Amino acid sequence: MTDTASGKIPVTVLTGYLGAGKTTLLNRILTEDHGKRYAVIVNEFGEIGIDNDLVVGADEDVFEMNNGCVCCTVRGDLIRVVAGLMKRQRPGKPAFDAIIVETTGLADPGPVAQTFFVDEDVKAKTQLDSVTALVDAKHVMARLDDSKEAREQVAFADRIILNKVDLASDIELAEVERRLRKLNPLAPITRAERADVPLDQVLGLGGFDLERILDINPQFANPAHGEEGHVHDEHCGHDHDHDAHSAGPRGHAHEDDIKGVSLSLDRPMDGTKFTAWLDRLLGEQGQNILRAKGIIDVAGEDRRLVFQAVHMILEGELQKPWGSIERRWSRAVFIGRDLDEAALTAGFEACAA
Ligand SMILES: Nc1nc2c(ncn2[C@@H]2O[C@H](COP(=O)(O)OP(=O)(O)OP(=O)(O)O)[C@@H](O)[C@H]2O)c(=O)[nH]1
Repeated sequence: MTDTASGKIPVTVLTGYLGAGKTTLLNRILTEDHGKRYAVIVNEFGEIGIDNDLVVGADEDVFEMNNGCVCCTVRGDLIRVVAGLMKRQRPGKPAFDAIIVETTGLADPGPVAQTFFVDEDVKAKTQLDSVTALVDAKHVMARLDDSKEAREQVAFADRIILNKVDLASDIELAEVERRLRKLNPLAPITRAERADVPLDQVLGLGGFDLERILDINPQFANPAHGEEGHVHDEHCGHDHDHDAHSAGPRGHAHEDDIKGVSLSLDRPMDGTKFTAWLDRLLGEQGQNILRAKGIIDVAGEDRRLVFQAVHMILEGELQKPWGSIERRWSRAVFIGRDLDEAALTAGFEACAA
């Protein structure tokens, strides 16, 4: 898989709005029988690690970059993580066949992709293979209306996976495709359910088209904001208020009316109470809840309860058992508009067993 011509390690960036199916695709890649070794970098929105635990596969190959503003923090983090990865070795070959970066659903993928062009060390050892955008067939139209990031993710992609086709009619799918085409006339669109695309449509594409990206953003290869040689202008991708970094528990989101609320509890929870609370909450506030997920320690249950929601669509299942020396605790993150943090915290804690 290593790009033999250049000897560089290919990098695939997965983008797509909150809940579009990035982790589902990632897990598909990691579980398929391909004999390859992938390093996975997860960039999570939220201060408690949940995504990391939802990615299958060997823990030591999953690297987490925590929240922060994409243009300011993440690029530095990404450079550090990639540089660290490059130092690892397998006899006679690089430690990994490829690197996969899953970006947060609220990110513009531009700055992440840029990293692979502006940092000399990273540039010398890696090659951006492609940017793949996952799109949620049911919710994407509303997001394209109200979210600049959602539009950027589509515009930027080399390939688009129209996921969750089971939740939309053929007419709706055709409409979505027309809209995606307008934003991005070139990227092939593949329909998928549970991100079931053949892996050769995602990995090893050699598809990143710098020329096309320079059309969208002429400053793409400009050194990073804050770095030597950076030309600070309207193209540098941080048209938000940097003073807002000090605001709120996790700085700011690019879409500043959206916030994340992280909840945790060190006592076991009553499974019935918790499920009833979550159902009610999503029923009443599902419009505003863009994304929710969590790992719950249910009293009397050896397995962890994992739940996920995108608006009102909720999935939950009992997954692997807690390890014998593992810390058992419940954690959840809600991302949305007009979230009442105090009420969420109180509701969550009231589900204690
Ligand atoms: N019905 C349906 N649900 C899906 C499909 N693909 C994924 N899901 C579900 O959608 C939810 C979100 O999927 P994820 O893969 O976690 O999405 P994500 O893009 O990684 O989410 P964030 O990392 O939070 O932005 C999960 O509950 C998935 O099980 C699909 O094709 N159909």
